Amino acid sequence: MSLLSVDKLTKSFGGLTAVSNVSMHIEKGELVGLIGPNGAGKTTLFNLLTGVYVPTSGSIKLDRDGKIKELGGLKPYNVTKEGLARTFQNIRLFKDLTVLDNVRIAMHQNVRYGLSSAFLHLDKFHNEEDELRAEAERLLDIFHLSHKKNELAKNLPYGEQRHLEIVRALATKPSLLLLDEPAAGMNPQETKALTDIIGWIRKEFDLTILLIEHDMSLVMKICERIYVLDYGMLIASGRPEEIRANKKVIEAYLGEDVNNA
Ligand SMILES: Nc1ncnc2c1ncn2[C@@H]1O[C@H](COP(=O)(O)OP(=O)(O)OP(=O)(O)O)[C@@H](O)[C@H]1O
Repeated sequence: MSLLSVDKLTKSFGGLTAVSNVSMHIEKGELVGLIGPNGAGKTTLFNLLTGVYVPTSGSIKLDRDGKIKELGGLKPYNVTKEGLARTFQNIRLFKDLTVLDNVRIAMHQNVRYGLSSAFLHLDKFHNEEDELRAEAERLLDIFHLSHKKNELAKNLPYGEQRHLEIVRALATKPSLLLLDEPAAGMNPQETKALTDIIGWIRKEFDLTILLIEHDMSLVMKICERIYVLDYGMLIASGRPEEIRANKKVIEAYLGEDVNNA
């Protein structure tokens, strides 16, 4: 069984079908790209996978160590608990909290102490808090953000805010990480650095990654397989070199981005 199995997934908004009968699978350890022209349905598909939208029909199954879990219709926080984390196209940080607190809040998803020990300030609470702080700082270090841990998130430059979003997603200890346009707004050097970091965290955290990205140089370089959406429908899937040569894909992009990479 694949780590993620999506079967005939559909989402309609009134008369508009944003995601239409999409079936796809992601194997454990894979790094898979999801591409398509503007309005193709990529973000809607992410929103379905992460519980933001309830599917109109179809199923989303996640394999958790042999136990198959249906994710369709779960609330976002329950999807996160199942081991699926995401970043957003438009950055969503707690902008008036510090960098460190942004990460600690994300981590509290996995804390083991109960409310009573938190109120009573018992040892267990303190030990776990210390562990969480150390773990948060280790994650920030990977993205060269630990020296900014006490700054407010809103004061970080744009590229670092995007990095902090990835740190927050990692803090929930996901098995499947969904990245929505991680390189959006980055210059070529920043994109190159991000490409390297994505490859590194994948190995370090034993992650499976699905990413939406318009930057074809990033997609073609790091993805092993790519799915292509157009008007809500899956029009192609395959290895990067197959996608570049696919006629339907070239037509959907009017021959532009896919072959400029
Ligand atoms: N909540 C909603 N209500 C109505 N229509 C929506 C909603 N969300 C998305 N859509 C429509 O669904 C279609 C797919 O949008 P979506 O944002 O998923 O595309 P996308 O591939 O992510 O585009 P982009 O690359 O521009 O971000 C669009 O026509 C969009 O207007």
